[in-house]
Amino acid sequence: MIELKNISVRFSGRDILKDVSEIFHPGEIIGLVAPNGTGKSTLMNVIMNYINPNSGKVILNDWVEYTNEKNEVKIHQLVSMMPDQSDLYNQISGKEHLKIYSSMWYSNPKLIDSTIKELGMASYINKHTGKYSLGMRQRLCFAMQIVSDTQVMLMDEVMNGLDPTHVELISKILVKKKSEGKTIIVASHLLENLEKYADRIFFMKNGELIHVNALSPEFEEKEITIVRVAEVPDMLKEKISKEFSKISVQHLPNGATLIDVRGYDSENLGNVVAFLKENQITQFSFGKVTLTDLYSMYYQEV
Ligand SMILES: Nc1ncnc2c1ncn2[C@@H]1O[C@H](COP(=O)(O)OP(=O)(O)OP(=O)(O)O)[C@@H](O)[C@H]1O
Repeated sequence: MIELKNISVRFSGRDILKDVSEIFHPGEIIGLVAPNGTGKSTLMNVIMNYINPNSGKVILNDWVEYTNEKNEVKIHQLVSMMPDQSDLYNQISGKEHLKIYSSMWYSNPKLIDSTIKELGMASYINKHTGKYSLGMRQRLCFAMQIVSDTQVMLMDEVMNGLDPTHVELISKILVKKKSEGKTIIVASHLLENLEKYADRIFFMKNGELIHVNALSPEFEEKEITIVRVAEVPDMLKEKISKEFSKISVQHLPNGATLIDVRGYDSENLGNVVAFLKENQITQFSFGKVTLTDLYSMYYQEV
């Protein structure tokens, strides 16, 4: 378990983190979402003690804090940050990297071979990493963290440069690690993917961490809550609202229009569909509010 207690970080007079307090538990995947330059990496750097916050502290398992070097070593045995591709040594093999990480964290050496197999790296793991493609390097970075086997794992853009098959594969491994009791914190811009496996997702804005469920209670609902229509003219938006008094229509900055049909039964939904068709709108889908919708609403991207 890792606790952030009243963490504040200011850079050049700007609040990057403002009195952030949160607890991340064993067996959960936390998603961090925000536009570039908001503070996701800063938060991870504070957790690693690479950045000293202006105020506040990080507490591990209720008792260890970054109060001295001995504690820092203790915490870094339990909390790791996924290495960056620029941390790889081009002149040694992927396997050597895994061995180094395994011995640095005193983890079970059997994890090396099982991770190579799980990530399908056998064909190239003995080659120098200088010969790896972007996706191969990224898989190796992920494998290095898996091999370190720490209790808390921080991953900044773990899916960077991976093809869809490997995004799926790594997502599955994350879920498996979570079931082993790891606390995994992932910063990602792949919203549809993150939504599939994250237990709690936080947006960051103006230095604050906001749990997305607090933004939209219907986000968690399983039933149909919206009809999604590709751009609807303003005039029609008014017409819909007039025709169906209970309905609210929202244009998103990403061009989609959401028609909120919460509480409508199938007969009324049929009327909405008929109305759309009468007005030459034939492309629409039913669903629930997605993380991508919420992101668009919250950050008002154009
Ligand atoms: N050491 C530093 N000194 C001064 N400013 C910094 C420092 N580190 C980060 N910043 C600034 O803090 C802000 C947040 O940066 P951060 O790297 O945490 O964003 P991020 O959300 O991780 O972005 P990205 O999605 O691009 O990775 C940015 O404006 C950045 O320029």
